[in-house]
Amino acid sequence: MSGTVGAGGPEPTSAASGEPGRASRHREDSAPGARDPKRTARGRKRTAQGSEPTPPGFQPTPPGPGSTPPGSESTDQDSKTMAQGSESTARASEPAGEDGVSAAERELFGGRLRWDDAFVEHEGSVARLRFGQMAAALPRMMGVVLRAGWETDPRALAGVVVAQAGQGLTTAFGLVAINGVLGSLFANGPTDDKLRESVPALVLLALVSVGMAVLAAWSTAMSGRLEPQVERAVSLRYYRAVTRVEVAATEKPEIQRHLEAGKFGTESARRMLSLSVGASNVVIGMVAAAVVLASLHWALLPMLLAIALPKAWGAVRSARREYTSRRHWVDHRRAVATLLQYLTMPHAAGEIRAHAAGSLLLRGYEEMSGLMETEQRRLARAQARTDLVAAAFSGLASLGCYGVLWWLLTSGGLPIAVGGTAVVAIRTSTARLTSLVQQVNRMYEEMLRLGDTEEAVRLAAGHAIPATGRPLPSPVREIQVRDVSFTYPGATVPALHRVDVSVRRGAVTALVGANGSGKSTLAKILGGLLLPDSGDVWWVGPEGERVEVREAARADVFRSVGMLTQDFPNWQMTAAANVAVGAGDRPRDMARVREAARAADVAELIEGLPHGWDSIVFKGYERGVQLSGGQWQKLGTARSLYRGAPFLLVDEPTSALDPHAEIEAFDRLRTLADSGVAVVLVTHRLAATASADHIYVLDRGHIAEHGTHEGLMGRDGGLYRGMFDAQAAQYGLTSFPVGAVPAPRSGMAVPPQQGTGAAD
Ligand SMILES: Nc1ncnc2c1ncn2[C@@H]1O[C@H](COP(=O)(O)OP(=O)(O)OP(=O)(O)O)[C@@H](O)[C@H]1O
Repeated sequence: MSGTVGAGGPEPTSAASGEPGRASRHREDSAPGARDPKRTARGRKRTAQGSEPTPPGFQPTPPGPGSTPPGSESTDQDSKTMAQGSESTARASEPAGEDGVSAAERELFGGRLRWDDAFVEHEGSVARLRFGQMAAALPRMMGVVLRAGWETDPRALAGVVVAQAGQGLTTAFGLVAINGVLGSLFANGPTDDKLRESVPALVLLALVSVGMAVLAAWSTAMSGRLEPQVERAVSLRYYRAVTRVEVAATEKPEIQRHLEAGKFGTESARRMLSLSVGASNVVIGMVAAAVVLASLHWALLPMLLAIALPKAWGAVRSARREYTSRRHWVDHRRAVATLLQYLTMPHAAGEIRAHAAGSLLLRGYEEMSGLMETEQRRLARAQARTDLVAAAFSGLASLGCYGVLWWLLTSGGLPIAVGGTAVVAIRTSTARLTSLVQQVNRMYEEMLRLGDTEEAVRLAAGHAIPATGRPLPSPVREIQVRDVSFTYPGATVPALHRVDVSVRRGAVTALVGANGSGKSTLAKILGGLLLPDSGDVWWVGPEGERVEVREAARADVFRSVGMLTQDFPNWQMTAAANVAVGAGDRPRDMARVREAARAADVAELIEGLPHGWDSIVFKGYERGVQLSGGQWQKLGTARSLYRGAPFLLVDEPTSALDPHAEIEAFDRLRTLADSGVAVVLVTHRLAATASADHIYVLDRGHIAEHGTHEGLMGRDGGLYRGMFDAQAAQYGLTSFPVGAVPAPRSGMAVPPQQGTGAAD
């Protein structure tokens, strides 16, 4: 496989590292976790080398033990730097180390950012690059585009087709007319008579020109109308498909990559249409010319093909190389784009300046884009070589073509007038051919992108949330999680291990535990966003009737759940839209929007803004305003309340609120539960869990303890009591010294422990 992907040429490594004075010296932390980008970024300090100034605050620090891996090379310069007690990294101008990975890539992203060749082969992408596959795929992809055109605007599509066919016909008439004119002019007789005889053919020629112009204008108008509609149709198909994919599937990098790659093909549909129109125009014209040429002399047709073939070969080869390279570098490109995005993101503005993060990112951009330029240079060189070879063969074929024509004319096999027409036909066909090759080249690239979109749609359909299922009991009284385990794709240990939890309507259920203990994962399992690997999640009705989440109509599950996730989105839309998007499946009800905002204590703020509910809660817009973190959190809460679902899952809903607002928020959750809603509260604020009806304490993916606040506080040496006392001690409210009580452990699941649960 690597042979196929690398067929376009050597990796950029050699080119980069071969540049004088650019040898990279980058050290990997040999300590465990050295590949963790956060650790790596934190653990490194840069020194000023070459033209790069040391950013303020970047003071060299002595290297820690193990900061240089055994066997790593070191130069005099390095030794000097080390002697000065600083850790050196690559210069910004160095595109790559010897392994083709830039220092920035290693430092910011933990290593090589290229698509795994074996994976690309496995997924069949390279198979799609073969000539035969491509030839077979071209009509299929054109079919996708034409079908989209037919479904959106059949009249415009019919108009385009008729205009194209008409232009082909007029081309043929044009050649016949030229032949007529030349035939008259080269006939024997007085010049006046010859000119008079050529008049009808000249009139036909003029009519052909007018017809061509009218048809071309009509085609432009129709395809201009059709193209945006085709793009919209293909985009909608793609985005509908990807937004129905199971969340767990999107956690798999290989699926995520394919879905992501499909994004670039939606515009390709539009371009494919425009190129197809252009190419079919040329093809019809060439077929017409070929028919006329063949009718003049059979030998002229194969000569025309001989001119065309080398150019077509060159075009396909270049497009193939470009596409393979694009796929190989897709992660790298995305990473570079991300670095630039951070530089202008409002929420990163502070750290960009105050922490000099901007210098680091810019340096990363410089190095990484330098590496991409090396790849671009390689592609350009390879393309130039291919173009030269194609042009040489095409030129030889042209020579042969004119040679045969010469021989036909001198041997009397062809009248001089026909020879003139043949020259005109060959010249116009060659010009058309060049344009055709360019169009087919671009079509091929667009086709591969559109193929990615088609593949993404197919993949998305294979991992879609089932559209049907058993209806939930009505009303649902409880969710029972039984013996549930869940491991994130790619993770080595489960995030949840054999978890049992019950969530009742009319009660507040709190999930507490250390960072990474599995609280948010459990909330997502409860909300039907993640499906357990093993165990069951039962949705239980009043009589104990129950439906397991995998069999349930997931639309019913989602309708029953309102959620405020830890990283809830801040929609760059109006304040009203930010609340109403909580029920995107229903028309907006402004009375309920206001009510939800009042309940979340944000109505007064929004209504006091100059544009009230129509204010765009993002400063970049004309009616834009900037909200604080806490105000955003209140707006997010309003959104989850607006959904009006019987189960409300709130993950750290008060992390940004002031003490009074926090108390009020917890009181409101209590009131909601009293009104019959099941509130699931994920929080580290244990003062709030004191009033919860039931508390589950998670420890590395399993339920370590559960019960009421009083019950759990009565457990000497219990985890909950340990956490509670630690918080209370911060306020001087307990005599327990912090550290005298057990602390929960951060991290992932451990093998099951027997007898840790302590039900009331
Ligand atoms: N999308 C993901 N992909 C892979 N692993 C994940 C993902 N999300 C969470 N994890 C891992 O699963 C474990 C549980 O994470 P989870 O977010 O559920 O913890 P948490 O208890 O909510 O933590 P916190 O208190 O920090 O919010 C962690 O070890 C985390 O690294």
